[in-house]
Amino acid sequence: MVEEKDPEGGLRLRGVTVAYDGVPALADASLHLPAGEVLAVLGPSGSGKSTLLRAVAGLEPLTAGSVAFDGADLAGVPPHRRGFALMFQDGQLFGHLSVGRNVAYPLRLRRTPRAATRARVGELLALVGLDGYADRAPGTLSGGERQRVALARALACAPRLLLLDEPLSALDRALRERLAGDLSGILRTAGTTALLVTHDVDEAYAVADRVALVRDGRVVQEGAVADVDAAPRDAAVARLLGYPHVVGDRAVRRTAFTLAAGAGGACTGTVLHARATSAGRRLLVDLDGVGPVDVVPLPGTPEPEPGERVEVHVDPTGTAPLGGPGR
Ligand SMILES: Nc1ncnc2c1ncn2[C@@H]1O[C@H](COP(=O)(O)OP(=O)(O)OP(=O)(O)O)[C@@H](O)[C@H]1O
Repeated sequence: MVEEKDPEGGLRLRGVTVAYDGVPALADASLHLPAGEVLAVLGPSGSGKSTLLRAVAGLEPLTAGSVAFDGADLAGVPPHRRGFALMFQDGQLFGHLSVGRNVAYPLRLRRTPRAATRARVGELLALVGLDGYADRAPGTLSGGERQRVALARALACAPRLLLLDEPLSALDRALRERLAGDLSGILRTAGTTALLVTHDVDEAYAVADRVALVRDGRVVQEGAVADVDAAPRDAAVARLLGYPHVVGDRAVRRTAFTLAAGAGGACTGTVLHARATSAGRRLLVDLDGVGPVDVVPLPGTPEPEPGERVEVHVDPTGTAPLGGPGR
């Protein structure tokens, strides 16, 4: 039998508005994060993602709406009484404390007995893959290691909700990709309900079960990652999800265009030039009615010259219909 989740369990925002000096940075935001799941809040810079997270944490007063957890309204509950933990882009470790003492810090604040603290710190360091690091000084760690320590510290008191604000954005791409996978595993193992703010779709997809898209202070689409990815609401949402192009009524990924062998391509265009990319050689083609797109050339055939008219095939697996439900 499939267990039914309490529909009011987890985090629920209803019509949340936050204004700075009378100007709303977040307007009428509603979303639901079921207990035990991870929700990515994805949006461009300045769209209101951090404001949303701060409103949930209780760090910004609401102009309108409500934030509730497990069905209980949090109005009037100060940040430190919400049972939430926060982690930022720069993990903000205490430089003068060892790794072990950083992780133990929230436990000591709660006067956890020494032996229990030691055991918990060992467990948390193992969880984040830093067994044996307890005596290291934060200054001797790599950026990725520091973020793991910050994560262990955030999880120390088993928060009922973990709020992550761009936790990986300070790291380089390769490390970010690896840590996103690790973060997903750690959150699943710990069974933590988490809200992750990010502007990176790959990070959102690697870590989260659900995604909420924020634009101009509004939650414009929300749902399970697979559902949202399969049907972005409009071209702007599609762009955030890694579909930079629109052909007809479909959003198209950068990688979906290939040169058609002979006639019969879905689109026509004019070759601008050929260029090397990290994914291999590409033709930049000015697609009629669409604009410049990267096209995979046909192996083993002469490359068309700039100015030549070509037919281009669109791989349907790299496309999605626009017009999905909002929220
Ligand atoms: N304390 C503040 N006072 C005034 N305006 C603010 C304040 N904090 C944020 N804003 C404004 O509110 C809007 C949303 O900011 P917010 O930080 O929530 O965006 P964001 O999506 O998290 O952006 P980024 O990805 O760049 O961090 C922006 O226009 C920002 O300038």
